[in-house]
Amino acid sequence: MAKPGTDQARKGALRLLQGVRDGLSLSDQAGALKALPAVDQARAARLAAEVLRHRDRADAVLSTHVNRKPAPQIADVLRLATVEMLELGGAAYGVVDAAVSLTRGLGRRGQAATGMVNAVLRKVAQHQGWAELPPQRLPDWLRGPVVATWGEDAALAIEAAHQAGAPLDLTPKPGAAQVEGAEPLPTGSLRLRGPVQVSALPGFAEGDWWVQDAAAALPVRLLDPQPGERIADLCAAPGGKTLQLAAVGARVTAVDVSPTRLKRVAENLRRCRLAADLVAADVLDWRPDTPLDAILLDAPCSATGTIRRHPDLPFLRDGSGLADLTGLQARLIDHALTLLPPGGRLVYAVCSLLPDEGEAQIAAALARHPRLTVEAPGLPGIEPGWITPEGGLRLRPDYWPDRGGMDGFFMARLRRPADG
Ligand SMILES: C[S@@+](CC[C@H](N)C(=O)[O-])C[C@H]1O[C@@H](n2cnc3c(N)ncnc32)[C@H](O)[C@@H]1O
Repeated sequence: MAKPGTDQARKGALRLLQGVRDGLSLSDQAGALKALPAVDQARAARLAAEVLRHRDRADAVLSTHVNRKPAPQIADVLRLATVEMLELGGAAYGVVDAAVSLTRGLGRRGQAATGMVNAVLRKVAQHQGWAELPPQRLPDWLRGPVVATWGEDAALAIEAAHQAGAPLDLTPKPGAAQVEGAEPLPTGSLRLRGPVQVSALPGFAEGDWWVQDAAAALPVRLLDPQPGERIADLCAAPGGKTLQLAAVGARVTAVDVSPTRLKRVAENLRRCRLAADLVAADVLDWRPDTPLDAILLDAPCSATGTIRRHPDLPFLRDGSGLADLTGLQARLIDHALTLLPPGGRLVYAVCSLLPDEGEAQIAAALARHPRLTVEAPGLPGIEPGWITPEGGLRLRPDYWPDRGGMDGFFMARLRRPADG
C-alpha cells in the first residue's frame, strides 16, 4: 500500500495522471519527475497508480457530494485526496489542506474551486462503506470477452485482483541463495510483499535473481530448456525469459525488433553474469545460422494480463488494433514453425486475458498445421483447472487469491512431428 503523500509527491502524482489523460503510460513518464528526490518520485508513481486502481470507487463517493462535474485537473485532486483518505489511511486534516492548496495552484479556475474542494472532501472524510464498493470495472472491450469466456463472477474476481495490485516476484538463478523474507511459490518463483526497493535487496548486485512475475516465469519452465540446447527467444526484450534460458546453460539467441529494448536485455544479462547472442531484427525476417532445438515465442500482445502492475492500461487502450495484433501473432507462429527442426518444440506465450490472443491462436494454428501437437503442461505448482481443453495453460490474476494473485497469461507447448 502506498503511504499518504507529501506535497511534492502529490504534485508529481497529479502530473502523471494528467499525462495518462494525454495518452502517456506511467512507464512512458518515468523521467518526467526526475527533478524530485527519488523517494518522492517513487511515492508519486505509487499514488498515481492507486488513484487509477480506485478511480471508479472515488468517483462513486465524490458523485454524491459534487453538484457539477469538475474540470479534469480538479477532479484528479479530488480523486487523489479521496483515495489517500479512504484507501491509504491518510489523516483528513492534512489531506484536505493539501488538496485545497493544490487546487489553489491550478490558476483562476482552481482558486474559484477551493471552497468546493474543501467542503466536498470534508464530507468524503466521513464516508462509510468504501470497502464494500465494487472494484474498478474493466473497460467494455475487455470485460465482454472475459465475461463471455469465464462468466461474471470471474470478471469480478479479476477486477478485485487488479485493484489489489501485484506483489514483487523474483526468479532466482539456479543454486542462488534464498532472499530473506521472500515466500517461495509452488512454481519456483520468490514473492515479496509491500513496497520494496529492488536495488537494495540482497543478491541484486550479484545478479542472483531478476524481477519477473510468477506467471511470466512459466513459459520457459514449460519449454523445459536443457544445458547446451540451441534456443531462440523470439520477441525477447526486456529479457526475463532470456535470463531464464541462459541460466540453465542453453545457448540462447534473443531476437527483438527494438534495439533500444535489446539494450535492456544486455544490461540484465550483464548484471546476472549470463550470456546470450542478441539480434535486433524483425522475427518475420530472421532465420538462424545454425539449426535450433527449441523456440520460445513471447508474442507482442494487448498486455491485458498485466493490469495489476499497469493500472493505466485500461485508460490508454480502447481495444482498437486487436485484429492487427492477432494477425501478427498468427504470422509469428507460422514463421517460428518454419525455423523448428522435425520433432522440435515451440512455446507460444502472451501476457493477455483475451482468448483471441491465446486459446483461439492455438486452435487456429492446429487447424492450419494439423500434424502439430500440443503437449499438456506437467509443471510443479500448476493446478489442473488451469489447463485448457486445447492443452494450453491459462493463468488469471484471480488465481492464487490468498497468495497475492499472478499476471494473466496464456501459453502452450507445440511439437512438430518427428517425420516432417
Ligand atoms: C511481450 S514483450 C516480450 C517480453 C520478453 N519476452 C520478456 O520476457 O522480457 C514483446 C516484445 O516483442 C517485440 N516485438 C514486437 N514485434 C516484433 C517483431 N515483429 N519481431 C521482433 N520483435 C518484436 C517488442 O519489441 C517487445 O519487446
